[in-house]
Amino acid sequence: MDLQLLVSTANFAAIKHKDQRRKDPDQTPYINHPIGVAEILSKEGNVSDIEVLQGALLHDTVEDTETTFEEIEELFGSNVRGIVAEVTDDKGLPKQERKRLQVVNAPKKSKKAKLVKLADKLYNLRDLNRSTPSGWSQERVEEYFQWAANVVQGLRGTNEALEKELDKLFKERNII
Ligand SMILES: Nc1nc2c(ncn2[C@@H]2O[C@H](COP(=O)(O)OP(=O)(O)O)[C@@H](OP(=O)(O)OP(=O)(O)O)[C@H]2O)c(=O)[nH]1
Ligand SMILES: [Mn+2]
Repeated sequence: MDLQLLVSTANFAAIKHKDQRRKDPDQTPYINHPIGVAEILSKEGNVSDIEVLQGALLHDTVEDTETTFEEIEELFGSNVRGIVAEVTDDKGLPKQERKRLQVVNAPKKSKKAKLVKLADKLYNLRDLNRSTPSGWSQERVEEYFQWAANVVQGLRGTNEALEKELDKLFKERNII
């Protein structure tokens, strides 16, 4: 039953993200990201809480597609909706403000939302090491690393393995 639910959640995310691509020069399908975030949690973070894994699969659906929180609640329940809501930026705000709020609000998030955020940052930072998004300067990449380190600072004490992997990346860039 749980397995079926997890597969349905992945399928829902795949349908929602179907026309979206990552910003890398290869234009990788966007769904690779939420699936990769869920895999980081399961494999590296040893997380088996299905709500967290569902939250990871769905974490960018409301922010980046036409998906509504109501839709997520109807299909997956209020707990999963809550996790997704906690990790969804308000796209109505200016970008700088959104970025600032992530840093300020990170420590206030629930443990489940913190897990999704840690894995999201880990995936995106590894992705930046793998390839530079189209149009990004090296300075912009450095700024993203610096900002991500500030967000992660507010998420600490949540999952040792994931925090250790993030620290490796920050050390390579001389951030910590
Ligand atoms: N590293 C990388 N990121 C890519 C790529 N394609 C899309 N992204 C997404 O871009 C976002 C980071 O880029 P920014 O310019 O800082 O943010 P913006 O898209 O909101 O404007 C991340 O969003 P997010 O997952 O919502 O996380 P967050 O950074 O907003 O916390 C990330 O998933 C790619 O090829 N490489
Ligand atoms: Mn994401």
